Amino acid sequence: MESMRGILHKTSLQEAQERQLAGQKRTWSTSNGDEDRKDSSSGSRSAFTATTAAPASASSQSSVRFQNALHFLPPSTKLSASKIVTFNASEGPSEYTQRRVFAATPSSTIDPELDLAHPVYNLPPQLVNNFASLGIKQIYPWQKNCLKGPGLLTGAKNLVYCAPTGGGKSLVADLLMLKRIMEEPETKALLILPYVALVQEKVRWLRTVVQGLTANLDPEALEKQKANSIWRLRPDHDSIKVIGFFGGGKIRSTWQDFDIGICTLEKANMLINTAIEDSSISQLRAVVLDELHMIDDDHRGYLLELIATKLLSLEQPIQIIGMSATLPNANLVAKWLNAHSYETRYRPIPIEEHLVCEGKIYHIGTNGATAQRQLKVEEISKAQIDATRQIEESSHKEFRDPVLNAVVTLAHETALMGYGALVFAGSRGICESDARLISRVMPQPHEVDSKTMDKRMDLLSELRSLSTGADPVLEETVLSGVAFHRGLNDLAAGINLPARRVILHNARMGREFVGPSMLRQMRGRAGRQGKSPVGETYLCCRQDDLEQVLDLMYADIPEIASCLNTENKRVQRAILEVISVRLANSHESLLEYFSNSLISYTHDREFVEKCLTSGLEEIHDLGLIVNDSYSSFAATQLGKAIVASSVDPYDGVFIHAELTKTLKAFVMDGEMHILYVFTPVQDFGIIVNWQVFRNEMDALDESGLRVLGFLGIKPTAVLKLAQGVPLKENTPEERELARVYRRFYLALQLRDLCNEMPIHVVARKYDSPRGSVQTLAQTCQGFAAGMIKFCEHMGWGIMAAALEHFSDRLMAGARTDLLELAKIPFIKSRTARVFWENGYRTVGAIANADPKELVLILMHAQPNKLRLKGKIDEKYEEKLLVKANVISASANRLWQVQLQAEMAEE
Ligand SMILES: Nc1ncnc2c1ncn2[C@@H]1O[C@H](COP(=O)(O)OP(=O)(O)OP(=O)(O)O)[C@@H](O)[C@H]1O
Repeated sequence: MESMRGILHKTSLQEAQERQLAGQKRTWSTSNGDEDRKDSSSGSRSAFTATTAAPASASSQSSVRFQNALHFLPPSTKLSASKIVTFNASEGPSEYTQRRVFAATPSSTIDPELDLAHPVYNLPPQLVNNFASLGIKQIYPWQKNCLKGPGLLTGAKNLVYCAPTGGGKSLVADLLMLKRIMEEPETKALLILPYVALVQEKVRWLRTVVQGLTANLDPEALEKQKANSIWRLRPDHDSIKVIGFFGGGKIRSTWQDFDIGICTLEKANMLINTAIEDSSISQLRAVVLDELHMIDDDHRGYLLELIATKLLSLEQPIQIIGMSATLPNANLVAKWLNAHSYETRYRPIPIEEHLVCEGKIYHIGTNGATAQRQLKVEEISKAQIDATRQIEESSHKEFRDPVLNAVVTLAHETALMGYGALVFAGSRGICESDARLISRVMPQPHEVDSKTMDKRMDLLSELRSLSTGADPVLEETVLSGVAFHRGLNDLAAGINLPARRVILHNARMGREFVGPSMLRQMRGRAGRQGKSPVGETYLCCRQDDLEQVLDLMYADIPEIASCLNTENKRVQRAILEVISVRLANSHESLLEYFSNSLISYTHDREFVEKCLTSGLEEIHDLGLIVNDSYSSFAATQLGKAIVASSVDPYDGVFIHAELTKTLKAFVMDGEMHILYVFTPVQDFGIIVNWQVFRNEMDALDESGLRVLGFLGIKPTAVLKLAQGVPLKENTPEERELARVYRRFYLALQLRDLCNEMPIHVVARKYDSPRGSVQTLAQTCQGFAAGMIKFCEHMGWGIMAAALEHFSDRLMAGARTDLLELAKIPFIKSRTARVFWENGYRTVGAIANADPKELVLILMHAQPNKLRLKGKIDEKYEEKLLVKANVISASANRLWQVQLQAEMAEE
C-alpha cells in the first residue's frame, strides 16, 4: 500500500495518466477493454436474473486473475433444458397465450382530446412533436381523464393517482410539471424517485422530452442576468435545464442551475432544506413524488413523508403530484396531500399470469390474479384443475429440483424464441447459480450469430474494463446471453427492461416470502409498451409452499401508513430537522407542523403528541436542541451539523464523540485515520471475522497501530477475539467500543477498495457479504461529504479543510474514477484534469450532465483561445457541442454498464 507521502507528491490524476501511458494493466483485471465504445447491449436473446442483496457465501472462484481471451468459453459442460408438453392443443409451445386481438385503444379520431395538440392541454407544438418522436402520438383515455381532473392543468390542485405498472403514469406527471415551469416564469420543479438508476433513466428521458423547448424567463430577470454576465448569454440560456442529483459526493449543481431537478429522496430532502434556509424555495412550483407507496418503507420512507410535510407547510403554491402502482388507500393519501385522487386499472399490455408447481403450468388469469377466481391448494394438489402445460423432468442431476428446472426451462424457452426473460431469485447465491445454470442450457457461443456474439463480447470487455473488474460469474455467463443484477428494488421499481416474461424463483426475499406489493411490482415488469407488446409471468414454487404462495397471490395490498415513530428514531430526526431549518420552534408550532404529516392521518392525536413530547425530550437530552425561557426551541451547533450532514441524530452523537477524539490526535502520517473518519457509521449488518482482523492488524505499519491506540482498540483484545472470546456488549461503553471495532474493520475494507481491489475480492478477503462491501463502496463518498459538512458546521475549519483535501485523493474510487474518465472520448490529459477540477469526477457525473454544461468545461480546457477572442465564437461553440454530445453519449453508455454491474446506490 502506498504511504500518504507518496500520494501527496503525486496526484491521482498524474498517477492514472502515467499508468495509462505505460500501458500498465490493473492487477485485478487482465483486460484493458476495447477502446472503441460500441453498443453495449447484449443482443436480443437474453435471460436476466435479479435478486435481493441477501448475504451469501463468497464466490467459489479463488483466483483474481482471469483469462484474457474474449473467446473465453464457460468451463462447465453444456446441459439441455427440459421439454414442455402442451395439454391444450390450441396453445402451441411457441405461441404466447395473449397474442390475440385486443379491443383497440380508442384513437384521437374518435376522441380529439386524446391528441396532445388539443387546445385543452395548451402545450407548445415542439413538446407535442417531441413526445410523438418518442412514440407517444396520443394519450390513453385514462391519461386524458386524469389530466382533466379539477384544477390540475392550471396547477391549482394537487394530484394523487394510481395506475398499474407500465400503465403510463409518468406521462401525466411529466406534462403537469412541464406545464408549470413553462407557463410560470422563473419557476422550478423537482421530480423525486427512490433509486439512482431510476433518476438516471428519467434524466435521459426528460432531456429528450424538453429538447428545443424554452423556459419561461422573466424579462426583468433576464435583463439583470445579461447585465451581470461577463459572457454574452449563451444561445441556450433559456432552454429547460434538467439536472440529476444522486449518489455520493457534494451537490455540485445548485438550485440556480436547473429548471427541473431529478433527485433521490436523500438529495431532494437536502436540496429542499437548503432552499428553505436561503429562501430560494419560493421558486419551487411543482414536485413529483414517484413511487409514493415508498412512504411505507422502513428505511427511507420517512424521507418522502418529511419532504411532503415540508412542502405542505410552506405558504406558497406548490403543485404536488404523487403516483404509485400500489396504493390501496390512495384516498387517504390524497386527503393528506390535499389532492385530487384518480385511479385506473388500465394496462396497455395485458399480462398473462401463471403458477408453476411440480412442473405443471397453470394459467391463473390476466392482469393480476386478484381479479380471477381464487385457486385452492387442493385443486392443484389433487389435480382437480387442468394444467395447460407440463415441464418434463430433467435427466440432469443439476435440475433435479422441479422449481429450478422450471425456471431454467422457461427462461430458455423465452430466449430461444428471441425474447428477453427476467428471473427474480430470492438470494444472491440463487441468483448467481440460476444465471450459471441458465447459461449452460443456452446456445453456446459458436451456435450464435456473429453479430450478437460481437455485442456480447463488447459488453464483456466493457465489464472487464470497469474499475471493479468483471464479476467472475458474469465472466461465465455473459457470452451465453445471461446476466444478473444483485438488488431487486430498482429493477422491480420500474427500470424499463424489455422483458417479455417474468419468472419468479420461489417468490422469496432471503428466507421470507416477498410482500404482495413487491410481488405485484415484480410481475408488472413483464411486457412494456414500446419494448415488448406482450407480457407473461410464471411464479414457480414448491408443493410445500403452495398454500403460502396462493395466499400471497390473492392477498390484498396492505394499506400504507406513516413510518414516523420514536422507536425507529425517525420522529427525532424529523423534529430536529424542522427546528434546524426553522419551520417550527415551539411545542405548538411543532404540533401544527406534524398535523400536516401523514402520521396525523394514520395515527390518533394522542400517539402523535406522545411521539412529539418524547422525541423532543430525547433530542434535547442528546444536546441537539436548547429551549429558552419562552419555550422556543433552537438547534444547537451539533444539531445543525447533524441535519446538514444528513446523519441520524444518534449516529451524529457517536460521530461527534469520535471526531472530538480525532481533533486531539489526528494521525497524519498514514492513511488509516482518514479512512476511519470516512467510514460510514451505519450498521451494514457486518460480522467481523476476528482472525482476518488480527491478520490485518499485524500487517499495519507503525502509524496504523498508533491509530488503533487512539481509537481505543487494544491489540491484545483483538488477539483474544481471534481465539474465539466473544466481544462484550453489555454496558453502553462496551457497545460504543464494539462499534469502533466494527467501524475499523470496515475502514480496512475501505482502504483496500481505495487501492482498487475489486468488490468481490474485498468481500472474500474479509469474509463479508458482497452486498455489504458494495454498500460501503457506494455510500462512503456521500458519507465523507457529510463529514466535511459536519466539521464545517461545528466550526472545525481546519479539520474540514484537511478532510476535503484528502477526500479528493484518498476517497474510494478517486483513482479508479480518473481511469474511468479517461475512457471517455476527448477526455484525456489536460481535459480530464479540467473536468476533474470542475467537479466532474465520475463517469456518472458526466453522463448526468447536460451536454451544454459540458461545453463550458471544454471551453475552460482551452482558455487562451477564448480570452484572445473575448467572446464566444458561435461556430466554435457548435463544434464543442458536437464533442460534448459524443462525450455525453459515451459516458451514458459506460454509466449504464456500471449500473448494470451494480454500481447503483441503495
Ligand atoms: N399514451 C402513450 N402512448 C404510447 N406510449 C406510452 C403512452 N404513455 C406512456 N407510454 C409508454 O409506456 C411505457 C410505460 O410508461 P411508464 O413508464 O410511464 O409506466 P408507469 O405507469 O410509470 O410504470 P411503472 O409503475 O413501472 O413506473 C413507457 O415506455 C412510456 O413511454
